[in-house]
Amino acid sequence: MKTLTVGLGDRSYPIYIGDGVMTADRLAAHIGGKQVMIVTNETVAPLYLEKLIAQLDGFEVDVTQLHDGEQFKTLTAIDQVIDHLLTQRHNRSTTLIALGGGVVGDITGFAASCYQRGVDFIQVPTTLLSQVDSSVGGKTGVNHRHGKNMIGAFYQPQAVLIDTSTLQSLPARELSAGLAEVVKYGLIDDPEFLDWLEANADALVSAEPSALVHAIEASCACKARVVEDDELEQGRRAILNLGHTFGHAIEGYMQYKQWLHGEAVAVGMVMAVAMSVRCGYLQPDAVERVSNLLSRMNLPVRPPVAMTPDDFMQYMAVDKKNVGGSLRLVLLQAMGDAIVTDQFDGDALVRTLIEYTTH
Ligand SMILES: NC(=O)c1ccc[n+]([C@@H]2O[C@H](COP(=O)([O-])OP(=O)(O)OC[C@H]3O[C@@H](n4cnc5c(N)ncnc54)[C@H](O)[C@@H]3O)[C@@H](O)[C@H]2O)c1
Ligand SMILES: O=C(O)C(=O)C[C@@H](O)[C@H](O)[C@H](O)COP(=O)(O)O
Ligand SMILES: [Zn+2]
Repeated sequence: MKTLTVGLGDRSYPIYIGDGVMTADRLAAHIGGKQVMIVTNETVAPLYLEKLIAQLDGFEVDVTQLHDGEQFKTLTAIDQVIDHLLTQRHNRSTTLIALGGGVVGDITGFAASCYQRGVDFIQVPTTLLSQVDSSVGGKTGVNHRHGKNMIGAFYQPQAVLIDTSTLQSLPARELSAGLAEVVKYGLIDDPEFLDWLEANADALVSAEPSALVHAIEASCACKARVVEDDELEQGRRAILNLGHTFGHAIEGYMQYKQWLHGEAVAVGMVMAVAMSVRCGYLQPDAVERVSNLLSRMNLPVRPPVAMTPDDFMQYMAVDKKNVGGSLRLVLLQAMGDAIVTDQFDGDALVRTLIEYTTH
């Protein structure tokens, strides 16, 4: 087992990574009161709920089960969790536990941030994507029909328990979606990790445990570093958004159905790399290098066929990184070195959107 720390002063917390880290002692160490509410969904509950409850002997345990799917990451789900907390008389010393993927984690964290002005929560992520990204760093929230993650809060968990054995039941397509965010870390901050990913792509796609554990540890370490530097995304943290400006537009356009977040981010990263080439930062072969790696991970590298440049612009116009009406993009000034900038040629953006929407 490996333990990393997200160092945020008196709100620092551990990330436990390993097979079987979900133990009674470890959970109890991060639960302040007697009451616990597990938030999970209809897919994960039959797989892991009993296992988790078995580790919570001595606590009063309630469960809220959400519908499964990105399209349910809305204020309605927050209302459901809060309704359950109130009807079951949970007070300010209760602890919420998010058992599931990023959707469950984002909803649970946001509910925790606002229930009675804030209660503790623990992340128990069960998808690769949630283990390498969403469970760490305290971005919580839900979608709005006008845009992705438009309602939310920065609110850090007490602990993150990454039980890597849960990946055994994860569908291959979801594993690939998680790998997109793993590749992101290589691209934004760690060229050696990017080389390692290229050398180990096949092992990762075939879910080889040692390769996955290395990828999870490296990803969490990278995310922790960035979050420690800029918890509230005043600047550098936005590099974690590489590919998301385009990716969120794809998810919104698809009404949060059919395309997975990681798949949309994969396409978005290719488009961001293409933009970086057009801006003169990267050599043209960078696009092929990134596309090849993502394709080997069974990820898409082009947007949905029917999308137009205007469709992209409609969603990009409400991106949270925008300042004073200007779009800001995460670009690569070198492989493994991201910047956040509004200093790019508008024509380069238009040409990139046209290139990726022409079939
Ligand atoms: N807060 C953040 O910093 C952050 C970072 C990245 C992504 N996100 C958000 O995370 C969400 C995507 O997360 P995700 O990819 O985990 O999707 P998800 O939560 O929808 O989970 C994917 C699917 O896998 C199922 N599942 C979960 N664990 C399983 C397991 N062990 N075995 C079998 N099936 C399992 C889920 O029920 C779901 O059907 C998006 O909403 C995205 O915006 C947030
Ligand atoms: O933690 C962050 O910061 C990220 O941007 C991580 C992203 O992978 C994640 O998808 C996040 O939810 C995006 O947040 P948003 O603020 O761009 O909506
Ligand atoms: Zn993401």
